[in-house]
Amino acid sequence: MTELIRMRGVSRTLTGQGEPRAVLSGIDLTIRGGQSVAVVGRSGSGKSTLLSLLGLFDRPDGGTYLLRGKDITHLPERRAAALRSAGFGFVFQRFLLLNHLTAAQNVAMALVNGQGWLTRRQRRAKVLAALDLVGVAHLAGHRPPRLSGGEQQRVAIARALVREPEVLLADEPTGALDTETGNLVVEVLRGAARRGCGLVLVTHDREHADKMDTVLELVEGRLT
Ligand SMILES: Nc1ncnc2c1ncn2[C@@H]1O[C@H](COP(=O)(O)OP(=O)(O)OP(=O)(O)O)[C@@H](O)[C@H]1O
Repeated sequence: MTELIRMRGVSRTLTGQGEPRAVLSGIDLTIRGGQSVAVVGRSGSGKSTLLSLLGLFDRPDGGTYLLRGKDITHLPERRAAALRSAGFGFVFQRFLLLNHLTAAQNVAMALVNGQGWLTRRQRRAKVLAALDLVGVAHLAGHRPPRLSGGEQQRVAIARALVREPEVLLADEPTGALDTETGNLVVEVLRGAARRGCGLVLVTHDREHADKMDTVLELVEGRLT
């Protein structure tokens, strides 16, 4: 499997109102295409901070971050934004769908920026294919308020997958769902990894974590 992500010795210190705090230190992480990785850890252990670094929403203070062998540790924001939308898909606990748009229109929103060369027909085909991958193509014309939580999250995953990202980053995607629906969503995410995505799943749910290829635990900012 191709190596997608390699972090070595990554650290991040955050300064809020109080003293600077070393939130992450000595993070070594390798993720390959098709590999699913769960990140677990107590509240405050640094999971979201790690996802922010992986998704280029934030930069490390120390160490290196390579994507496909290219050093992106200190990428300027303009290039980071381009890479974020081309290479990464994001799924959050809150589905963040627009209620006045249909499921298909919500997914199509992800194709608006940077993919302007697509014809309407191509765009439609991509949207339906993404909805189909997560098993909700039949709901393409429905607006989010008419969908269940699990269906909404699957639309949100379709939105993350429609650009065919190399890496899918999911932050507590089952946090707002009941167990059965959560299991379904985890299966959908695993499916994305099986098709070649690198998947990072941050979760509090040990059962969901154990379904991934690799489980990493963050303890006080260090991976074990
Ligand atoms: N700007 C900041 N300045 C100082 N400390 C911060 C700042 N932002 C976050 N922190 C601290 O960094 C630690 C890690 O936060 P992070 O959100 O990454 O944890 P987490 O493992 O995702 O937690 P949770 O499971 O509750 O979401 C927490 O103790 C948090 O209070």
